[in-house]
Amino acid sequence: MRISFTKMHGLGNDFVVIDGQAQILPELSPAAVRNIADRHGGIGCDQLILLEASDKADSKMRIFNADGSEVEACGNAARAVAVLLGEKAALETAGGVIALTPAEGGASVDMGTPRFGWEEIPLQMPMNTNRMPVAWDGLENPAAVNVGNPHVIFFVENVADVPLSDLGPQIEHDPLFPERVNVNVASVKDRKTIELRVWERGAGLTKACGTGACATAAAAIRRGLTEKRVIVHLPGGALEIEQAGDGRLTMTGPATESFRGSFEWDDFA
Ligand SMILES: N[C@@H](CCC[C@H](N)C(=O)O)C(=O)O
Repeated sequence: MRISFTKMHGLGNDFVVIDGQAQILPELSPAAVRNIADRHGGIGCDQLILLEASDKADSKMRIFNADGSEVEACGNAARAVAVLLGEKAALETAGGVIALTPAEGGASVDMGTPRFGWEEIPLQMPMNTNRMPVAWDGLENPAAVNVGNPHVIFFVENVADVPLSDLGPQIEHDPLFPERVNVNVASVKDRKTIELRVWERGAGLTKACGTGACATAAAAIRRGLTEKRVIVHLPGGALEIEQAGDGRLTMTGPATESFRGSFEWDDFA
């Protein structure tokens, strides 16, 4: 059985997007996702995105990390899906329904309202999520935010100095985070500008993370470090994040189709 896909990326965070409404697919096992996402022998991607029919919205986006885990939210993939759909749409995700508005070369996405309750992140125990009394090798007092998926954010002087490929996996798997966590290191450059690097849960270091940018902006605004409209610079490029008076976050940035292809299901199942 041949499966058609579209390879896309948002600021270098790349996806294999499979339209499950246009073709009949076998059930995707975690092993099949890992094989497809494998950069040596598979197609290669940070996340596999599966589009399905929705009874709540125009379409449903299921998100699988490269390690095979299915997760709730992906900001960059939401912009990629907006570009694919080509018109305003409501998109169901496991993290909630989000509104997509395609724009020249990308999209704006209403990412909903950030949640700060310790049990909403979730954390293993009650804690002040604005400044958590914890530390890992010099990284200390992070903030925690759920923007559909869980994030921890460390504000540091210089993001390039943080050994994120060592500390990221350690923090991602710390028992403090029962559902694991996306690990963000951020430096506030001025009241409108943040620099960010992200170790993604289930995918490792990526060139950009849309939900990471939203969570980091929400944490910076909550601490009074920035204005409510900020530009977040990631290794792959920049995103604009704006928080409205009702708390909702809008993310705006590019998304690009790389190529279309197909693969034999049995090669990866
Ligand atoms: N790349 C994403 C986030 C993908 C999911 C994340 N790794 C998780 O496990 O929650 C983005 O652009 O937001």
